[in-house]
Amino acid sequence: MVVSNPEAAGSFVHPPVDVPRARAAVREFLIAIGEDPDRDGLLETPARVAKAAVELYAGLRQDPAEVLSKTFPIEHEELVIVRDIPMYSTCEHHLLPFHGVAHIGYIPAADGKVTGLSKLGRLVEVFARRPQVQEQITTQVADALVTHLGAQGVIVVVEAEHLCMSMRGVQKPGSRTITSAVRGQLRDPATRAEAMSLLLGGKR
Ligand SMILES: Nc1nc2c(ncn2[C@@H]2O[C@H](COP(=O)(O)OP(=O)(O)OP(=O)(O)O)[C@@H](O)[C@H]2O)c(=O)[nH]1
Ligand SMILES: [Zn+2]
Repeated sequence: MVVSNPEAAGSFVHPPVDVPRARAAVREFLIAIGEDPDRDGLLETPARVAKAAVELYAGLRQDPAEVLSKTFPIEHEELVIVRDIPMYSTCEHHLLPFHGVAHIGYIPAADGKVTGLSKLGRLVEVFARRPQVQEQITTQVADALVTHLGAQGVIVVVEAEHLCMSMRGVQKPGSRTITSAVRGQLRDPATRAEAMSLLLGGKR
């Protein structure tokens, strides 16, 4: 395992997916649930699942520092907000999806370093495309903006539905989990309240 930036949570870069091993594991799992992996419909399933895993867990092999490495010198020490960023992740407890939106606001560094807006979406992908819990995605996105962009303030809100709560277990479809992380200047109650109202923009 290569450790690219041990100080920032979630910056470990993992080895590639072992596709043959993943295929064998899926075949074994199908047998374990009482299926016949050799029936027509399932013949290609282990290969498909292994291929999907490369995509679904791609964030394990991405470095947030790299995503945020390109910046622009823009004189703007005020809040920048990108909201309603679609997010799909996988819960690390059941390996079932959870999905929703992320809203990100940050106050750029005093030296006026801002990132391209698309990079905020890419940052969400880096942390969402891993076996995860929602709280951790939220804090990792916030911490990455402080660590790698030098943001003076950060607010991240994630709203998601967890299929492990909808299609199994407690079976509460439609329930949404909301998590937030606030850093630096945005911890000030008045600034935070203003950011939160912009972030959620008349939603509630
Ligand atoms: N805090 C947190 N919990 C999550 C997340 N995703 C899933 N969970 C919860 O993880 C918990 C795992 O609970 P356990 O009691 O160990 O597992 P379980 O028996 O499958 O739990 P049930 O879902 O209640 O049937 C459940 O309460 C899930 O709702 C997440 O992102 N954050
Ligand atoms: Zn779960």
